[in-house]
Amino acid sequence: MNKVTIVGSGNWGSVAAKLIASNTLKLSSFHDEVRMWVFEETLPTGEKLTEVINQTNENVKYLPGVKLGKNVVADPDLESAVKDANMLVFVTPHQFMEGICKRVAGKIRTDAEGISLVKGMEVKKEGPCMISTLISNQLGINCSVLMGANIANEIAMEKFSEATVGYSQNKEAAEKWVQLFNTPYFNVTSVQDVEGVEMCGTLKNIVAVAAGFVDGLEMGNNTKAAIMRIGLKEMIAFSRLLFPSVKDSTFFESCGVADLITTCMGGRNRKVAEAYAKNGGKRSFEELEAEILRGQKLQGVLTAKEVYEVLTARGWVELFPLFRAVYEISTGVQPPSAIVEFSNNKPSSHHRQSML
Ligand SMILES: NC(=O)c1ccc[n+]([C@@H]2O[C@H](COP(=O)([O-])OP(=O)(O)OC[C@H]3O[C@@H](n4cnc5c(N)ncnc54)[C@H](O)[C@@H]3O)[C@@H](O)[C@H]2O)c1
Ligand SMILES: O=P(O)(O)OC[C@H](O)CO
Repeated sequence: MNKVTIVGSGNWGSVAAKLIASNTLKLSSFHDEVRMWVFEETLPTGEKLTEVINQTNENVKYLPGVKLGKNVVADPDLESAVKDANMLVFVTPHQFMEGICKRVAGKIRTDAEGISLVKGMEVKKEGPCMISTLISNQLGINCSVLMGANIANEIAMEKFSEATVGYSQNKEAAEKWVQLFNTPYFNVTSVQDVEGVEMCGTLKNIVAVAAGFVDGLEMGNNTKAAIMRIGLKEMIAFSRLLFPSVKDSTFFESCGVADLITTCMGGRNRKVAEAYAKNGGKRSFEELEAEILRGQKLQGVLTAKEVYEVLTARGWVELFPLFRAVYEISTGVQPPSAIVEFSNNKPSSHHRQSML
């Protein structure tokens, strides 16, 4: 019998819990109970978040007003939450994943399988490391990914959307993940391209920040569409340079162009970047993130920095003018208006064509 634990309980983590909990009740090969590790915090009322989730069946801080399912059990103890599960779902902001893996290593079942819903990457001395690779390497388990056009609050309201599971070898495990997540309003398919799927989910956050700058400067729909088109080309080029095996078709799945569109229209990265541009870059992203998202985390600004480190280390900066502009604007080196002034840095069309 399969036992599921969710590592993470933010906005998307809570919606993932709701999706999964509705399915474990229906599928006889899964234990009904879904354990959810919660990074414990004290609410303004003085109560612990975990206790409130278990009493009300609601994550009052990160997904207020939505019942998770009575079979979701919030657990503030990471080691106890993971120890009995053979299916581990990782869904925290990417900057916390390395620390979590260190705490969990050696404390999980040897037959466990993982899936990462985390959009982001780590950059180490040896080079970039995708979060699914971090999980696989540190925990010694197979790890698939699930990415897609998935603004969590909309899925919580059971509005139809799609998602893509990416796997490398183990199709059987991927199908089990599809079964666990798929619902009538959440349509999941799988593709054998774990790197392509994860790169899409990671890199779209940089383009979402660019789209937010465009919105903040009130530049209009044509400019935003141009930024999305250029961003998609850079996403494809960067993914291929890092992982030549990435498939073209992956960019046409939910994890690719669909996620890029939704995130540039309605995501949190877009929203905070819009506020940054409206304030002329005078208020920091940290300050705006705390004020606007109230505990939820941005991934795009950090990812722009991480990708920029890779670009400089490999001598690729000139090939990615949009990624560079997002990094330079978000670190205050350039004003927000530089988001459409990067054409001088563009490589020649000949060079660019050979890359793309
Ligand atoms: N929210 C969405 O719409 C959405 C959709 C798809 C994918 N994602 C991705 O899912 C991942 C998780 O995002 P989310 O929306 O669930 O989270 P979130 O941004 O809503 O919440 C932040 C979470 O981080 C936790 N946290 C804070 N400090 C921590 C620490 N030191 N260690 C561990 N955890 C800590 C908080 O308790 C909270 O659960 C991200 O990579 C995000 O890009 C989000
Ligand atoms: O709100 P964002 O910008 O973190 O994006 C949310 C999801 O990744 C969209 O699929």
